[in-house]
Amino acid sequence: MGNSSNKKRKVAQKAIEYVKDGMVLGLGSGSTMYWVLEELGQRVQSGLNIQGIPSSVKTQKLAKEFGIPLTDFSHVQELDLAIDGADEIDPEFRLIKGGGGSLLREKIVDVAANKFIVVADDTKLVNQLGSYPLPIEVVRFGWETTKDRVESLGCKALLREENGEPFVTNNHQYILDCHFNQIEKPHTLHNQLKSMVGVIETGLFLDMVDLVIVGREQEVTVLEKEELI
Ligand SMILES: O=C(CO)[C@H](O)[C@H](O)COP(=O)(O)O
Repeated sequence: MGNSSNKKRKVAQKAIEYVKDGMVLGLGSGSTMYWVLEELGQRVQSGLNIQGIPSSVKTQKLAKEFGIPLTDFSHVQELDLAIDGADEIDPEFRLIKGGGGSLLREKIVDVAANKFIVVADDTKLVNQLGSYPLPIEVVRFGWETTKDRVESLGCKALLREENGEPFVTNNHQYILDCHFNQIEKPHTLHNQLKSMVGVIETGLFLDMVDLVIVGREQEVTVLEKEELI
């Protein structure tokens, strides 16, 4: 197993300690979550009674493969715990997410949880958000005009592509990756973007996170907000 996978597996094992019998879980997306799902699947095989709501089609497929029972928002509206990855984490636990293109469903799932734990390796910790291009989900129709509006905020916005074609989200929409380099006021930026016609959701996850579990070379650390500031 590579160094990076080893870190992710250790983070996953730590995160699973917060899962209790009977919980309904929000299941995030990404490569760190792969290990969380694998660990969860093993616990389920050993008798752990949980249900999950997946935040992407990929996570749904993996969860099924690992034998994790699933439910949906027509059956439960409140989740006990959500576990999800991140692309950047700042000292105030503000996140950039959406590297895998699942930001809208992730936000719907993560915000519905009573507790939200982020799982990541130490490369995701930053002093200021923005080096990682901010993904935003936009309506396909007229995305070119939405892009112009978004760029008026001072970024370069690139339509995400996959195999030479526009990347299509699980909600059948597009992603613009917005290169701001530095995001000084995440709340202001989020509100400005959300007020633009054509923008569905931003990858800024603000005021949501309770704990961050970080995989480092030698150890796994659990961060509470005040430890980072
Ligand atoms: O936001 C996400 C997908 O939309 C992921 O959580 C984020 O990209 C982190 O993924 P990884 O664990 O592979 O680094």
